[in-house]
Amino acid sequence: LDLDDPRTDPFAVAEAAALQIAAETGVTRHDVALVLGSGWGGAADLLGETVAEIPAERIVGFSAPAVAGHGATIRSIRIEHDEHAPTGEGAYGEDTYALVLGSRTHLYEGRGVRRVAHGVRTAAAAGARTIVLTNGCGGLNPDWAPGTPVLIRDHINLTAQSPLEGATFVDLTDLYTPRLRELARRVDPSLDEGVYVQFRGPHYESPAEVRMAGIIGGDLVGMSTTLEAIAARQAGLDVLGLSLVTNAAAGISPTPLSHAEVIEAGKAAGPRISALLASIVRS
Ligand SMILES: Nc1nc2[nH]c(I)nc2c(=O)[nH]1
Repeated sequence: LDLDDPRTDPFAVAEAAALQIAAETGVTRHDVALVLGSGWGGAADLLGETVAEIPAERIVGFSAPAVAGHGATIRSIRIEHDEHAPTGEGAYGEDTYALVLGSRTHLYEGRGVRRVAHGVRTAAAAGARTIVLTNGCGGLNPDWAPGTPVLIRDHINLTAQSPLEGATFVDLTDLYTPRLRELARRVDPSLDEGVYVQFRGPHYESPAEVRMAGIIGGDLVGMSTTLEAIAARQAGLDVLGLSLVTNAAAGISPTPLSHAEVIEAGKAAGPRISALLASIVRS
């Protein structure tokens, strides 16, 4: 079950990972999965009661945290639904569970697209029907101050790569599920939407590249999310994408924020965006 061996079927590894997660958490079906990018970490505690939390590297296909100390864990949470939820789902039905993937593999780590897509495939194998992909990114719209959450309406994948192998032709129309975007905007009507452009990274974009991203229709620039979303579509999951603008993309603001100010803006926005995400998932 080695993802790096081309003869291995990545979906077999995802199945094995899902079985391990069920065994370790005692939860046999997770209904929704979340990938919490930078700035979004606080949402997990607001979703409901944590049933189990396991180090990600204990599960096949997941790796130790890229940055030592940033404990990458996989959490199983029983969702406390809001009975007055716009959807009203789950209020009196059986429990629903969220699988929170605290670790994500970025393409720029050079560990291959299979590891980038593994969390999404594992979530689908664990029973999820929906995945929430969150990230921190740069904003092209000067109205989006650092700390602004933005719904992803569509994406532009500039990595020149795909998580899919072989002749798997997958349609990406409405990849970011309109029903979930409408639900998010019912929870917070002030939410803007935008097109997310993934660069490979790990370097940030040059000002000319940011200008290009705007010309081709992008509003947000980042280094994650698009390949995960494509893998989610192949796995049949509905997708909700949420970006946290932590900084103005290079060249957008005449006086670029210092790194410290960017970190500060992300932290200051933490409680608000975590509460927003929790109320979307609980509704
Ligand atoms: N590509 C890209 N990724 C990012 N991640 C964060 I946080 N800010 C940025 C940014 O400005 N550009």
